[in-house]
Amino acid sequence: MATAAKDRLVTKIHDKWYDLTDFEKIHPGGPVALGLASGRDGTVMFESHHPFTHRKILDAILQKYELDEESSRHLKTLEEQHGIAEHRFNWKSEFGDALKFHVKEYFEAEAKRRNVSLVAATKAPPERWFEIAVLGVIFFATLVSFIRGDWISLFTCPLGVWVFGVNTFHDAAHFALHKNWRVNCTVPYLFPHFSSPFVWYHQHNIGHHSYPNVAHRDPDLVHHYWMKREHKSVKWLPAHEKQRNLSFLVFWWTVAVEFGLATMEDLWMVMYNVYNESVPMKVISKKRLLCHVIGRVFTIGGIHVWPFFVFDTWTRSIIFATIPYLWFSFLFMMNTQINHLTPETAHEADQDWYKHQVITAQDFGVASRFCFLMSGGLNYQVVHHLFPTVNHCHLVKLQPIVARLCEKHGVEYKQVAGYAAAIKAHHAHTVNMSFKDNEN
Ligand code: HEM
Repeated sequence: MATAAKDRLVTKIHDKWYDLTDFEKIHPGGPVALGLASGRDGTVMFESHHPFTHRKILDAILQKYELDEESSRHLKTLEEQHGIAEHRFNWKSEFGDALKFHVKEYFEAEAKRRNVSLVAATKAPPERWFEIAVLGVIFFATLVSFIRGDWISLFTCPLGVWVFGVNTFHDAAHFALHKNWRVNCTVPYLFPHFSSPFVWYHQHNIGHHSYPNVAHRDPDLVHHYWMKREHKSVKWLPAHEKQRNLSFLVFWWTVAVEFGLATMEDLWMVMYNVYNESVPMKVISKKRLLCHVIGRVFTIGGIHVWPFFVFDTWTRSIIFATIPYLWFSFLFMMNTQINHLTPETAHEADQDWYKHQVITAQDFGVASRFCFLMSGGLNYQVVHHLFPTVNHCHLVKLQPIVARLCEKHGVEYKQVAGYAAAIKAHHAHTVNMSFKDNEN
């Protein structure tokens, strides 16, 4: 089995191999984004990250870096090397073309109005940066109160961390915060308690966003599957019966980030070079691995250790060392699990990538400013999945365009009223998955 030389950036796009090592330095989206495709089948990442770029420009660049038959014949993708099932989408899509045309039209008008480039128009405008600054001030106010040891801050500080973080980390990690890739790639490192950015790119961008709800490709379907079952492709176990209780869901949401994403999933990924058996990782250098481990130990250790150096009593130290991250985890899960794991969306599938993105997602509270702010725009999940590099502040305007095109092309667009309805739907899905007969 042949692999490309470690220092080469090769990727397979629409069944052809490309050596993009020289393009890495000049890729307008930056080396980090391009590197996400390194060694793997980069088709979905490539297609989903340039929705508004002229096809002829992309094709001309690709042609320049294409590997000939002789050099690529023996190459295997990371997915093939890890025995991960191939999943192909159809990219010739009338629906997809209509979406891209009309959304691009919207941004062309925006670019003209603001006198900026098309790409800049899709990122955060000045008024959005002002909102982010306000959220930052609120967050720092709660942080001061937290370090002082005010009891109320056990509730307010994690809330501040969540709202400030989701309004920045999430967009930045999708390269959607700023037109300059350096800004997008730096901001996620300011919020390492969400997740290590390195792990997040694998779990979220490469895995979940490319293949939402696709068995063996979406890592979100198999988080600790021996305890909780999210998809009918996961073998049923008697242990899954307990997930019928609402209290189990509350428990799950409370511990998921602490014991999953931020620690165990992270550790397993760097140990086995694959995230959740679904997203292969390109082997990194020992130095890079060491930096990653030090970063994680510092972040997770720091969160739990500092109160013991600050407070006089053990009780207060223990409470401040444990409760905030559990509450943060609850907020994280409450906003991220309700958008795809519902009876209506969890088992849908379509060959057309654009249709697949719509039918596997659910919006909630699209008329609610509260839902929008609290979820950092995750309540506009459908549009976000179609256009991940667009800053979420634009999704409010894009939603009616997308909804209209869905209706025109006969694609079912799902939305519910608000948090309560979305949580109820997620719980119904969780209960469904606790029964053995829902197995395929
Ligand atoms: C497969 C992994 C890739 C990812 C994740 C990626 C990501 C990105 C991102 C985030 C941008 C900035 C534009 C925006 O934010 O809307 C960008 C721009 C760009 N990328 Fe890529 N890219 C990838 C591969 C490639 C490849 C293989 C090519 C060569 C054909 C390419 C050509 C371009 C061009 C020409 C732009 C400028 C777009 C414009 O100004 O309209 N990218 N890319």
